[in-house]
Amino acid sequence: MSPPSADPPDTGIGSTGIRNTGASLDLSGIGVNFGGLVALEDVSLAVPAGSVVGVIGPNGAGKTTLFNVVCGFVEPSNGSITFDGRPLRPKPHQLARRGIVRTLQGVGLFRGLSVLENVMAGATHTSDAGFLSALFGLPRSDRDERRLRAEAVARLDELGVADHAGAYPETLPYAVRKRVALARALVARPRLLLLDEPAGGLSAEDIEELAALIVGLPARSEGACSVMLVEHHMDLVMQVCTGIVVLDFGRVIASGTPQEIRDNPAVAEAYLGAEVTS
Ligand SMILES: Nc1ncnc2c1ncn2[C@@H]1O[C@H](COP(=O)(O)OP(=O)(O)OP(=O)(O)O)[C@@H](O)[C@H]1O
Repeated sequence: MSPPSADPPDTGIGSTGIRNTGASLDLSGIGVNFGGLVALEDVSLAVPAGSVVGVIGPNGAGKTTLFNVVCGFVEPSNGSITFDGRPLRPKPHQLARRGIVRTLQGVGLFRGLSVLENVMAGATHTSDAGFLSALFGLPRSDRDERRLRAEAVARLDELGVADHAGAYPETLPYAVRKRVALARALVARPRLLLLDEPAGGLSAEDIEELAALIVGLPARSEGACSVMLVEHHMDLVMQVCTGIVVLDFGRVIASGTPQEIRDNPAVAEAYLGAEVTS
């Protein structure tokens, strides 16, 4: 019996096969309550196509909750989301198909799958037969699997970790695993990439390399994507972001360019202090 037909993935790839631009995201008046706790209140922000927007704020400010709203893990009580000019009611299992991909704090790779298999697993929504079918060698999966494999190798190569394709993640240094996780995100062909603390646990040198990579994401020839970045590492945020939104106690207290945020006394007072003003 044939598998049920699915809509083609909304990858944003034109007939040339080249992605033209990242997608825009607009949040308007987002509110989230957990019982009596107001986690987000009237949060509005824009991630223009081709931009890298940082969301910063002290612990508990609501950054993760905001990501969870965009991913559909948390349903807001108020507000609306627009993705690429169209209303979005995010559902976690449909996100990648819509072009939204999130990396996790830490690495979140599967144990027991090789690096290559982990990265291939990131692209199942672009596959006709699906990665599981490919794993089990089901009919009609060979061509798909070859394509997935080639894409995964290309992304590992782009991230400089193709030499580790056959290794198991748990045997690799943390910085390499972070790159593999990023390769897995990129193989999904995101048009909006949500990066959740990508610099966590990395050395200064690794962060420098990560910064160069993030800056290049909106102009990748293999597929441009806009970026929304939650990160505590202020040097990275200031270096890579075209715009920054500052949350405090679930509200937007400032937004602007890195320089504007650096010079904003309310931001310094709320949380950044000497880190930004130095
Ligand atoms: N599932 C939940 N149930 C109840 N309260 C929650 C839940 N998730 C988050 N919160 C609360 O909502 C507020 C915002 O939390 P959130 O994790 O979004 O902040 P954050 O800015 O990501 O913090 P951090 O920088 O420490 O990760 C906090 O007060 C937190 O305790």
